[in-house]
Amino acid sequence: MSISVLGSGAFGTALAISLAGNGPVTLWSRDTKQAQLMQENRENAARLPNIGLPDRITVTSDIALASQSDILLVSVPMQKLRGALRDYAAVLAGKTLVACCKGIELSTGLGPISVIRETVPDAHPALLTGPSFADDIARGLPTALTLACKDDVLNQKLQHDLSTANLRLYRTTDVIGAELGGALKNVMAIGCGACIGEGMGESARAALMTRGFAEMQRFALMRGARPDTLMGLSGMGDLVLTCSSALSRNYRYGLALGRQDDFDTNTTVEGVATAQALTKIAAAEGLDMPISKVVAEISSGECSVGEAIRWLLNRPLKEE
Ligand SMILES: NC(=O)C1=CN([C@@H]2O[C@H](COP(=O)(O)OP(=O)(O)OC[C@H]3O[C@@H](n4cnc5c(N)ncnc54)[C@H](O)[C@@H]3O)[C@@H](O)[C@H]2O)C=CC1
Ligand SMILES: O=C(CO)COP(=O)(O)O
Repeated sequence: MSISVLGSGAFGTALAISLAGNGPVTLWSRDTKQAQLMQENRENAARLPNIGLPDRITVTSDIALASQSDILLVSVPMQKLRGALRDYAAVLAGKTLVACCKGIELSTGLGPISVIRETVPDAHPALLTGPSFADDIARGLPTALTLACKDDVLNQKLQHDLSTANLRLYRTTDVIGAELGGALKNVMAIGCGACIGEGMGESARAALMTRGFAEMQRFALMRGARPDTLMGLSGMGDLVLTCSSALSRNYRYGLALGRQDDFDTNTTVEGVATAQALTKIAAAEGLDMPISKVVAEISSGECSVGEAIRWLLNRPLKEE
């Protein structure tokens, strides 16, 4: 069984490092120069600095070589997934493709598994998601993640092949729940960052996380997820991590909005597009998603963080 990771950002590189503990791994970058530098310097200086690449990792920009592996982990941002798969659909046909991204595609409202099904119809899709910072995984710190696949036989094999000494995978066949837990927690993390950045305090953050989780469940159940999936690593677990740590880019983006600070636009912040996608879908379905709505509005500049908080507080009182 051979493994490649397609996408050499922070998460793809971290996964490759962890998986290299089991055997050889091919790490593919679309950027030839970056691939050469990483292969020579044994470091991803751009996205994961100061962490060495084990000898068992081969970095390449040759997709024909990378796609020869049995299992391909696809670790690109959600809004880039369709384009990346479409570009290489011919060599990805029939492969096991494990999406490692968190989000909802803005143009279609779909999650990663559906995007794989549309772009590479005869691939075997799965999803790796849950609470983990790339830096923690790359440093070999203990992490537990969710592996989701409709086909439980394939999922059991993947669970075995992708678990490492420090990466413990739990499996589920509820791909919708797993996708949505990872996608929606990023939206709530932006909200929590904004709340802290604006100086609203820890109690307000706890309220946002809890009411945010209620929104996550409402949306996921509407889409057919199982409620227990949201209580697991890909829902509650990732919500707790991302809403409470400045290691999260979504949280830091929210902090910057609350403090009215600049933010590096080259940073991957999945929650921005996902908040817009959610708001669009919720409006069409008549679903009440107030926190997602204000996160979409503060991200697009339609309203300030202060206005958003006042609007949330002044909504009609209701049962919990
Ligand atoms: N960084 C983290 O701690 C974690 C990230 N994730 C998820 O992993 C996904 C990727 O995030 P990161 O690696 O952190 O982002 P990143 O910004 O560090 O890297 C993204 C990578 O995708 C590549 N890329 C973009 N468009 C591409 C295309 N069309 N074809 C090929 N490659 C393309 C970029 O060149 C870059 O190397 C996101 O959905 C994120 O939510 C999940 C768990 C942890
Ligand atoms: O998904 C993550 C943690 O599980 C990483 O979060 P950020 O994308 O906000 O950095």
